[in-house]
Amino acid sequence: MLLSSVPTRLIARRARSLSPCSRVLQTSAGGATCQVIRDTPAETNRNPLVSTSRVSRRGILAEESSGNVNPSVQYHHLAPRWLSQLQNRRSSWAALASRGRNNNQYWEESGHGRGEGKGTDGQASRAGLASAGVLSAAAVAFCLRKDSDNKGDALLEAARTNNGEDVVRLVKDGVDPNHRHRLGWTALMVAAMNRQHSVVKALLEAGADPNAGDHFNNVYDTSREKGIHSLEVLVSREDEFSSRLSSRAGFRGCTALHYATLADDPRTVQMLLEAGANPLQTNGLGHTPRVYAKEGDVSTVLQEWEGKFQEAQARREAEERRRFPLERRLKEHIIGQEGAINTVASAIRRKENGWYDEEHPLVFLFLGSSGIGKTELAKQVARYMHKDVKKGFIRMDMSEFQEKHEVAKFIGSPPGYVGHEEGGQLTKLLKACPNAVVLFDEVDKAHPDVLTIMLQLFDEGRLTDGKGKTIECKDAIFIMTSNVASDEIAQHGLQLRREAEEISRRKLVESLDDVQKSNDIQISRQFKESVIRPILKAHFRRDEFLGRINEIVYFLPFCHSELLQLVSKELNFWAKKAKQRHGITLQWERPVLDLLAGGYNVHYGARSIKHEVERRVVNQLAAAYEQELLPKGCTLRLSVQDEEEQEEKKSPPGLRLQVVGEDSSARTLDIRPPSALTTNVSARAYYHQHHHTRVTQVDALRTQDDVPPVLAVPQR
Ligand SMILES: Nc1ncnc2c1ncn2[C@@H]1O[C@H](COP(=O)(O)OP(=O)(O)OP(=O)(O)O)[C@@H](O)[C@H]1O
Repeated sequence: MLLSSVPTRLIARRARSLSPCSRVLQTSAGGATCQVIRDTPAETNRNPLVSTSRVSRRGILAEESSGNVNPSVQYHHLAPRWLSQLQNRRSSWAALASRGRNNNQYWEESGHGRGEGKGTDGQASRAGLASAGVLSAAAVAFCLRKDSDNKGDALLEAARTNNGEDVVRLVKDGVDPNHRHRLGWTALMVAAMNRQHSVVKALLEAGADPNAGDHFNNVYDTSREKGIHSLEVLVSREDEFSSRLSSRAGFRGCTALHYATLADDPRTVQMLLEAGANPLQTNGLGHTPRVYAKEGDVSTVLQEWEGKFQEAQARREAEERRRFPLERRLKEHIIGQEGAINTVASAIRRKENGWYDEEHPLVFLFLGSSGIGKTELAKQVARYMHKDVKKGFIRMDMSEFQEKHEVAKFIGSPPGYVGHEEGGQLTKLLKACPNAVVLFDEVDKAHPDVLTIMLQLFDEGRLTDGKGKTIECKDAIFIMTSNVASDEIAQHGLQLRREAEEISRRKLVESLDDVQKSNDIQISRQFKESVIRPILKAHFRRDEFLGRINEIVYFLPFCHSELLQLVSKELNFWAKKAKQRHGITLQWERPVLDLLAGGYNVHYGARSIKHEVERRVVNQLAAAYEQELLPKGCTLRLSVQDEEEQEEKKSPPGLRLQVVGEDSSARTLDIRPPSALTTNVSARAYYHQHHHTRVTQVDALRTQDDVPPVLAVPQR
């Protein structure tokens, strides 16, 4: 790298700052000892806008440059890992320097370039200066790591130096306007921070993304993440981004708009907003740009645009809801349960469109047997409302609040009681997200005192915690689940299905459409009032509690076509795993779905299907894999045994597992159940030719000692 291409200002700064060089320079050039500048260690300023970084940098650097100080004392405020990194870096610099000294190539080239003589006298007299020059040049070359051919970096440099023409030229040459510095920022952020208006304009016109977030966090984190010494990071951030920012504050996720606000530059702020910058976008700390605005123009402009943006966002969301209704979204994840999905979606639609009572939160009670999709529906509602934000879904297992004293665990203990400082489980989570979707699982198990608190919550839309603080949560959605009356609901559901099937059969001759509709069975009002309500009343013993529930949602047992979908979903899950983990392709035929659907148990719902697939398919796969019968990359086909096979085995219809070879030939794998492995002729695997014409015993007879441990049947 040519030294002449490096600005003198930078050379001077690097030579001054980079530790080994600065020490050599100081000692050889005059023997003067650097004065150690002691920084106040308790530098606690977290304000992103300046000022501590230079001081701390000076502190670190000056301490480094003090030659006669024990290194462990020198870097007393650096973590041991940084210390060792810095020492490694020192060794590299030393090696580089000695190479330079031995070959003197660097000096010769640069010296020659400047027309300096190489006479013996001159060499001798300049020995100290020469080594200093070599060292500073080597250090600059090593640390800057500038690649002049790198057009992306040239764009960043042009943005920093307000060279609009270069920016336009580089972008025309094909440089990505969103190119990032190796430490994470973009040219638009540099220009916004440094108030380079013409560059901001040029970059925005070239398509730079005003909503891109910075990957740089702070000097210390970035240095750790990238494995670069903190001094290098600090120098790069100050020289190539801005020296006005703190080295310790967090900048991850900051957009150009955050930086323009920090620079208090209304013109750039306006340009960015007009180009589509989102004033509501938060950085890694959850702050919008306005949080960093001083009172004045910038703050006013941001506030005004926030309002506009919120309106536009609401319009977009409404349009999105029209195009892709909630029912359809929920049906993508929930099989069947049309009635439940429609009830929940309608209530949420009322809320989203302003047709609701804003004084009270929305409260649902989900009823039905186990494993039928109650929790899954609650999760999907939370996902829809809060777009995968974790704190938007709160799940409370109410069986943990069965005792009177457990009320304290729920909302926190009053002052003077144990655990007062910890706060309550619900209140802590609600405080973090007052409009969350809150699931109270197995609500029937909760103590009556806990129900009283829930009643206050549903009725007033607010909750007072043990410390006396009130949390407003009128915008939250509360979903309670219970298995109370689940047998009655299941029996009624099955009865309705039988009736619907009967009607369908009669109508089949008339119209096929009616058969489809008959799946959409409805629980009658009379059943709800005369059967379910008395059971609920007997259980919860409070009319006002039941009265505060907006919708009681009924989950019904699955019909055959829904069971087939559940089996397919489960097989697809395992097929994906087989592919990812073992490179095995799993295929199946339609009769397999019917066979596995037979494992449905109305009391365990979808869980019984999961278990059936694990028992009949996954266990076989695991056993075959353990016995090394599944070559990597093979294709496995699942089918149902034919009558001949059933007769041969004297067993009800089972599954046949075939390995399909590369030549499309299929061989049947007959894997004995783990229990059969305990006989002395155990662990046999037979390969049948495709049509059972030939049987080859591939697994030698094993003795008892060879028997692998019995495979555990996975249970959920
Ligand atoms: N209708 C459904 N569609 C898709 N998957 C389902 C459905 N019902 C249940 N499942 C799956 O079965 C498992 C159990 O379901 P879920 O937790 O929703 O049951 P639940 O009705 O809340 O039962 P419990 O009362 O025992 O908590 C989940 O993995 C879920 O994905």
